[in-house]
Amino acid sequence: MGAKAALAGASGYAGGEILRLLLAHPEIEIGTLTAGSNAGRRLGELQPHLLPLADRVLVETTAENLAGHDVVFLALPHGQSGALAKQLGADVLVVDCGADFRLREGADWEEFYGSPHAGTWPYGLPELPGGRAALVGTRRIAVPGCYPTVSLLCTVPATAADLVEPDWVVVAASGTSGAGKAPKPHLLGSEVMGSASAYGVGGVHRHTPEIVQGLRAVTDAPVTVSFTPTLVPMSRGILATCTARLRPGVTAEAVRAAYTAAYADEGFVHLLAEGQWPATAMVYGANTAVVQVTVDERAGRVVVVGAIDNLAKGTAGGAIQSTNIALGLAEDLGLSKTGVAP
Ligand SMILES: NC(=O)C1=CN([C@@H]2O[C@H](COP(=O)(O)OP(=O)(O)OC[C@H]3O[C@@H](n4cnc5c(N)ncnc54)[C@H](OP(=O)(O)O)[C@@H]3O)[C@@H](O)[C@H]2O)C=CC1
Ligand SMILES: CC(=O)N[C@@H](CCC(=O)OP(=O)(O)O)C(=O)O
Repeated sequence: MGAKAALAGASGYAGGEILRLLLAHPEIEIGTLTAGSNAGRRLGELQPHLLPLADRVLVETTAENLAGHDVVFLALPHGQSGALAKQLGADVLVVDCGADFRLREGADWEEFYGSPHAGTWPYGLPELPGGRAALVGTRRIAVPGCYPTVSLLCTVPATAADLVEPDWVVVAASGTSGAGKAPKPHLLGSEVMGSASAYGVGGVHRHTPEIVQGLRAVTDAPVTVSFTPTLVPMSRGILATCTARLRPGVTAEAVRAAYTAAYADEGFVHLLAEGQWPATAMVYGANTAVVQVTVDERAGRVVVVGAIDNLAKGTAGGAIQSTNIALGLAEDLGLSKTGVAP
């Protein structure tokens, strides 16, 4: 084993998925596991699917308990990582699954999260232009949000190639695990089963500035994003539909060529064969994003659809992929490219 990792937030959904993936990782050993209200309990009571770790006891989330590891994964609610991260050594690789260090503009953070900005770390989406280079050797990684992961994978190629007006409409459906494990009335089975609902409508969802930030990095034109999340009755998965107006004279062939070029060498982003459309079931449990693109000639718009597993490529898988790059390991260690079906 090359590196030893601690995990803060081991009782949650993102933490549970990090542990599931680390159990199959040949170069990372699982060290201390921490929680909040569940500190003191056996992991087997909280994450019963993680049988090899069932007798591990969760400890309190403190910098002292997380010390002595090569890697520290933080899978805590927003706003909980900032102060803790500052107490961790500069030589330790700290990988934050929360939002605290994703945004470059302090004003964006304050507007959408309503607290002081903790700072900005390298963004853990290797498939973005320059994304991989930013992660090599880093000791701090901000793991992207689940919606921004799939939205940026869908929108960046056409934007970077200047094929569209960078004024995107993104509507994305998420399963309920995206909202975390803490009980909330709107996530009760009786509220969610048999119903799909919109929320965070009208440009107020906190992932809007994160998507805009990713697009601004690839174009000098002014960027706008109208993002609408929806909640659908499934546990995992996000299906994002992204559309933008084509620039005059741009052909469907040019659009497809841009996506083919962007992802031809990417192991975890798969441009589907023409005519085949993404479904969340294709990527259940896999660190893969599936993408399809076409041109709606009558509307003069490009339509890009992408699917990810929010807990895999959308959080834990993406975190481990970026960790592998930072540690100089093969990028795909511990990660699956194939989904579970049916
Ligand atoms: N779920 C998803 O699809 C995605 C999640 N993320 C991000 O990952 C992070 C974790 O999300 P998720 O796993 O879904 O959330 P959960 O609610 O499932 O888990 C939260 C974890 O944080 C712990 N915790 C909560 N409050 C405190 C505290 N005050 N001090 C110490 N520990 C605390 C909880 O411990 P306890 O159980 O003991 O209370 C639990 O282990 C969030 O920032 C989220 O935004 C990112 C992308 C996707
Ligand atoms: C369904 C659902 O509620 N999803 C969450 C997104 C969770 C996520 O991945 O993003 P963060 O890491 O930024 O929390 C939401 O809309 O707030």
